[in-house]
Amino acid sequence: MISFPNCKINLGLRITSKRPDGFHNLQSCFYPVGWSDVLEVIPADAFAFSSSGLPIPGDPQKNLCVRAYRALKADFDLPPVQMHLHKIVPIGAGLGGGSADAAFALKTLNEQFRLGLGPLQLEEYARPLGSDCAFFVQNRPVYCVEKGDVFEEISVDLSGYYILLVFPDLAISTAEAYAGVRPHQPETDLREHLTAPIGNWAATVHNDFEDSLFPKYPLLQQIKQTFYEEGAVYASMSGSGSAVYGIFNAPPVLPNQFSGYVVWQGKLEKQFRG
Ligand SMILES: C[C@](O)(CO)[C@H](O)COP(=O)(O)OP(=O)(O)OC[C@H]1O[C@@H](n2ccc(N)nc2=O)[C@H](O)[C@@H]1O
Ligand SMILES: Nc1ncnc2c1ncn2[C@@H]1O[C@H](COP(=O)(O)OP(=O)(O)OP(=O)(O)O)[C@@H](O)[C@H]1O
Repeated sequence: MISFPNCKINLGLRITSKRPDGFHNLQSCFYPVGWSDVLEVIPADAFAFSSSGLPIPGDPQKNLCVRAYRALKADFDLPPVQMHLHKIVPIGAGLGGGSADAAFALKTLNEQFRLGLGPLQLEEYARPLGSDCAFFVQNRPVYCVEKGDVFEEISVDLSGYYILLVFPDLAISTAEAYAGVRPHQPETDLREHLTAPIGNWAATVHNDFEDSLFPKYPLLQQIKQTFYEEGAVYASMSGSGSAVYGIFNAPPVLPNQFSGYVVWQGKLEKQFRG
């Protein structure tokens, strides 16, 4: 079975406090975006994992797809499979690519071997694999709190807008990004800003990681600035960076400044494969 683990962007991101477990509580809206990896899972005589495309740092046996398989294998009589991941979404980009791979591995195995798990049960398997992972089970716009793995409904629909994503070949590890933030309790409600017209967002919807990462990597701020100069209705860094996105009313022309970077553009949709 083949699936296409897509990525996400964060519409606003507030880091509100450090938790006793060392993680951080946050508030954000996660929104699915069509830039995707490719994951194939087929029955085999023995378990095997391989990958192609972008190189994935670390031991392949600790790949999030393998960890997803093992998590289900611990509770179900899963047959051996061969998994192949073609990696396209940049790593260390704040796009949740690795988390999506894990969530799609869980969903594919559940479907392929008829394990009968519902979305809430799949989210339980996803949470220990990564804070972003549970989001990709249902893969629809949600307001996230706590570690980014507890969801509330929010009515944000960007269908019909165009997105341009730029990854400036700069991998920022999530742990490094969190180590630089100063958590604080916001004075306003992000949900109210997000349900107001998108034209207001530039002044009201902020990613707290930009405060520590833009001074360290000024290029990221320049990219965001370029998006606004090119007519974006809203622009921001996604998650813990380093990808920066712009949202446009019409298909954007790629600015010269972005040649040489990894870019992706497409139309925003509200729902991807759940
Ligand atoms: C920046 C975001 O992408 C926002 O959507 C996520 O918070 C990151 O989620 P993720 O990549 O799935 O992160 P994880 O693999 O769970 O954690 C990596 C590291 O990031 C830090 N971390 C992550 C999530 C969180 N809520 N607080 C944290 O402090 C921890 O140091 C952790 O060891
Ligand atoms: N399928 C996978 N794809 C990407 N990274 C993976 C995968 N499996 C394991 N990893 C490990 O996770 C690390 C990347 O984690 P990190 O959270 O920084 O980036 P990310 O997956 O792009 O997500 P984020 O959007 O949170 O930045 C890699 O260095 C790699 O060692």
